[in-house]
This record gives sequence, structure tokens and C-alpha cells, in this order.
Amino acid sequence: MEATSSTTLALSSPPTAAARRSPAKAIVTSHHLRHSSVPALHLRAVPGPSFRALPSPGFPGWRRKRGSGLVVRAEMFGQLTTGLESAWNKLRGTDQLTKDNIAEPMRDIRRALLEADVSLPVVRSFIESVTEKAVGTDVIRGVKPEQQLVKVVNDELVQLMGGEVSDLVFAKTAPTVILLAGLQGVGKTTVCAKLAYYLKKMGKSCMLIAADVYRPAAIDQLTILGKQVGVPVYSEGTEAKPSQIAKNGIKEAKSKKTDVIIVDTAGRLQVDKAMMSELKEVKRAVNPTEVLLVVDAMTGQEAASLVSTFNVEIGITGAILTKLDGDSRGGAALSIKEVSGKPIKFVGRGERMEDLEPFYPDRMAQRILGMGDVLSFVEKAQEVMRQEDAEELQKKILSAKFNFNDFLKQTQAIAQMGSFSRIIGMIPGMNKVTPAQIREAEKNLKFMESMINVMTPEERERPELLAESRERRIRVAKESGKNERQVSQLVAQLFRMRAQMQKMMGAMQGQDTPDMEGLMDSIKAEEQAAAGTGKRRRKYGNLRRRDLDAMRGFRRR
Ligand SMILES: Nc1nc2c(ncn2[C@@H]2O[C@H](COP(=O)(O)OP(=O)(O)OP(=O)(O)O)[C@@H](O)[C@H]2O)c(=O)[nH]1
Repeated sequence: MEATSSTTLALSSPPTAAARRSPAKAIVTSHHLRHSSVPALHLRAVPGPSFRALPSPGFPGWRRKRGSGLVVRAEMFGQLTTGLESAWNKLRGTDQLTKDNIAEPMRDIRRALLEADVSLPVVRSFIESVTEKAVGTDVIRGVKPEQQLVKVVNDELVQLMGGEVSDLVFAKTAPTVILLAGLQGVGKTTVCAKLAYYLKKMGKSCMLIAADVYRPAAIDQLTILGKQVGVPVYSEGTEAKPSQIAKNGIKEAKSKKTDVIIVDTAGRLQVDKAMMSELKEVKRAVNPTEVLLVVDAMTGQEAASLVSTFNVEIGITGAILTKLDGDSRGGAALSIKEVSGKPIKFVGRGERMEDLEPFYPDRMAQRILGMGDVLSFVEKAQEVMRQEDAEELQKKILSAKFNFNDFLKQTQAIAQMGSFSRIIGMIPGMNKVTPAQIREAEKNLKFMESMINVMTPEERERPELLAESRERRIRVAKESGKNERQVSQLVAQLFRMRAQMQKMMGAMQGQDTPDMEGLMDSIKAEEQAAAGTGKRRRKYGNLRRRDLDAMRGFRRR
């Protein structure tokens, strides 16, 4: 079993015979936990193999308990995990999430994020959106409020960190050039080799270019690491100009038909003009596909503002966050995307060459919360709810009771699932819809919602009331700022939907032969139907015949 970020406690003294026989069990005793300097919740037993390769104390994140011979490492983001735990605990015994009862847990979450070194504006907007979503979520049967809050916080954390994994971009025609930048000591040179190792595993051929001419040891270090991962390193010593070295290196790589070139540049102790102008020059010379800023996770929100600064100064495509293994707080991982608008593409989680992996916001959120089982439980419960809702809707459609509440629920469900345009794009055969048509559809949804919102609960439940009473339609029009005709059209549309849905459901349930063509024809015919006579207009307002027919239809059913 491999040591993971959460399996991080071991003894520096030689293991006992018992420990050697059954290492994972023999490592931690309650005595160790009681006397450790790190809160017990951050400690987990290191499985057997970790006995072999314990880094020395002083390594980021590792602490030696004085006198005890115990070496412990803070679990990645452990501090944040513990801080959030008190929030869930405060909701125990409540039956629903309300604005009042989440106030205190939200204060705990806020505190935990600030202590994790997440930047204040990010914390503010995070708290705002979690509060809004938590209070607005439907109660799911069997799911406790604290579990529901865990799910909301998880989803928001995923969004905060960029939502989806941001893949490395490759040039359409090889070679792909990746330019790495960063301050001194953040792990840039190590990342060069780790990235080459990662790409090699993907089947890409790589070359490293040593363009850090100020620190001779950096060239040696890159050469050694290159050998270690079996990737050639191009260098011209410390005399040539970095932009020229990079240019020559690329020429050489092209002649060898290399897929990916990684350029290591010089770091400085802090951001300065000389470094920026040199980077700009190298960037111009190599025209990179990716410009990645390497930042140290242990520097917290400082890392996020560095990403912003480099992006403004030289224009970058993303960040690589190193030393995440030693970061018990998490401020950098949580702030970078929100503060800079640039995604984290990779994270470094150790000194070994294989310790670089793509950044998965969802896995990271789960790691922070440490509640994978709660999340999958809530997701399953939500799925059951969705199924029950669908069955309920089916029953309603078949008994012709599809009303404005269902209408609203459906449209809001679409809104909740994300942009309408994305949903339409996912429906097979619908990708020919133009963006203008999509915008129009979204506008229509809002338009209809404004009318439904001013209907009485009774009118929403029984649209027949509106079909029968012109006074009601006029009232709805007035209160929603629309005209009577628009309200009548909405009511008519609901009845048309009912009729069409019933027809379709009947066909699906075998009550009727599926005649989709006929159905589409009748919809088209309705679209082209002529306007009503003058007499009708006086009685029903400015309504077209198809609207009147649809509104009357409910009487026949
Ligand atoms: N724990 C841990 N250590 C890392 C990680 N990445 C790099 N390091 C260590 O950080 C130290 C500095 O790494 P370098 O690659 O030399 O840093 P650099 O940014 O190239 O430094 P300059 O060349 O001076 O700019 C080394 O001891 C690395 O082993 C990581 O993800 N986790």
C-alpha cells in the first residue's frame, strides 16, 4: 500500500519487531497521539512501506516531537478539515437548514477558511453562495441537515477551485513548448523533471532546456534530474542569454522530432523588473503553448496573488502548486482560481518524480472535507428524490394535472443544472441550435417565470382558473408588468404542453401507436394557426384560435 496524504504518521526510531511484523498497526499508540504536538485529528498511521523512506525532520510539514522520537506530519489540509468539522457538529439535532440555524456554522466555516489563509474576498463570496444554496435546497428525506450542508460546501469548494480539471494543452503541430516560471526555491527545476516524467508516461517524447543561467547549480540539478527520468537536457552553460538558449534548444528538439519541450527559467527571491523582462523575452523567443507559474502551496494566499501578478505581467495559462504534501492549511489551492482567474493544472505532492499529478478540484474538495461517504450518501438520496419527482410528474401528466408549479419546477431544475445552453448542447440532435436561439429561450424562461411568480397558489395549482377568468388574467398581467395577451398565451401554452405530454406519454406507455410525425405535424399546424375572429377577440382578449383551443382543451379532458 502506498503512503497517501492522509497516511502520515510514523516513528523515526527503528520499528520494533512487532512493528516490522505488522507495521501499520504498531505505529501509533494513544500515548503518541496524546503527546504529539499536532492535533490528534491530523494524524493517521503510515502503512508499512513508509518505514523505508521517511524524509528527514525539517522537511516541509514534518515535525519531530521533542524527546519522544516521534516524527509526525500534518495531514494535508488537516487544519481546515478540523475547522469545518465544528460547523457540521453545530447542526446536529436540527431538522432543516434555515437562515437562523446555519448562521453559527457559517461563522465556523468562515473562520476555518480564514485560518487556512484563504483570501478575504474569496471567503466572503464563498460564504454568501453557500448560505444562499444551503437555505434554498429542498429537504431530502433521510438526509440530515449537517449532511446536506457538507454536500453544499463540497459543491461550492469544487466550483471555487475551478470546477473541472484543467488539462494541459498541446500544440496542434508538435512540438508543444511549456515555459515554466516561478520564484526561487518553489520547486521549479524539480517540476521540470516531474512534468517530463509525467509526459513520458503519456507516451510523449520530451526535452528539457536549462535557461536558468544565474544559478550554475540549477543546470547541474536539471541535468541530474533529466538523467534520472531518461529525458535529454539542453544547456549552454551560464554565459549565453536565456532567450537564445531557449531558441537554440527548440531548434535542436525540432530536429529530433520531440513532442514536448519544457523550458526551465531563472527564479528570483521576489518579483522584480529584471526577472519579468527576461521572462517576456524568453516567451517571445519560444512562443509557448503553455506558460505555467510554479508556486509553493505553503505560501498560502500569497501564492494566489503571485499568480495574478505574473498573469498581468507576462500572461500565463495556469499554475502548478508544489509542496501540497506539507500544506495543512490549503489557502493557496482554494484561492488561486478565484483570485487570478487562472487554473491550477498540476500539484506536487512530494519529492519523488512521480509526485506530480493533475489537479482535480472534486478530489481535492473531498480530501478537504474528509467525508466521501456522506457525499455519496447525499447524492444517492438526491437521485432517489429525482426519481420520485419524475414518477410524480408522470402521474400528473397522465391525469392531466400538470400545473404551473410543475412548470416552474422544471424550468428551475434546468436553471439549477447550469446554463440552459449547455443542457441543450448535450441533447443529441440539438447542437444545431444557434447561440442566439438559446439566448432567446433563456429570456423566454425568465419572462414566463415573472408571470407565474405573481399567480396565487390556487392559480398555479389549477391553471383552469386562469383559463376561465379574464379578470384573473388581467390581474396577473398587471402585477407582472405584462399584458393580458401574454398571460393568455402562457396559460394556453401550459394546456398545449399538457396535451402534447399526454400524447407522448401515451405513446411511450403503448396506449397509442407512437406517431411522432403526426405529433410534430400537429404542433407545426398549431404554430401556423390563424388568429381568432373579431367576436372571439372581444370576449377573450387579443387571443389566437390555437390559444383558445388549447385553453378550452382542458374541458374536453
Ligand atoms: N515536499 C515537497 N518538496 C518539494 C516539492 N517540489 C519540490 N520540492 C523540494 O523543494 C526544493 C526546491 O526545489 P527546486 O526544484 O530546487 O526549486 P527551484 O524553484 O528550481 O529553485 P531555484 O532554481 O532556486 O529557482 C527541493 O528540495 C525539492 O525537492 C513537493 O511537491 N513536495
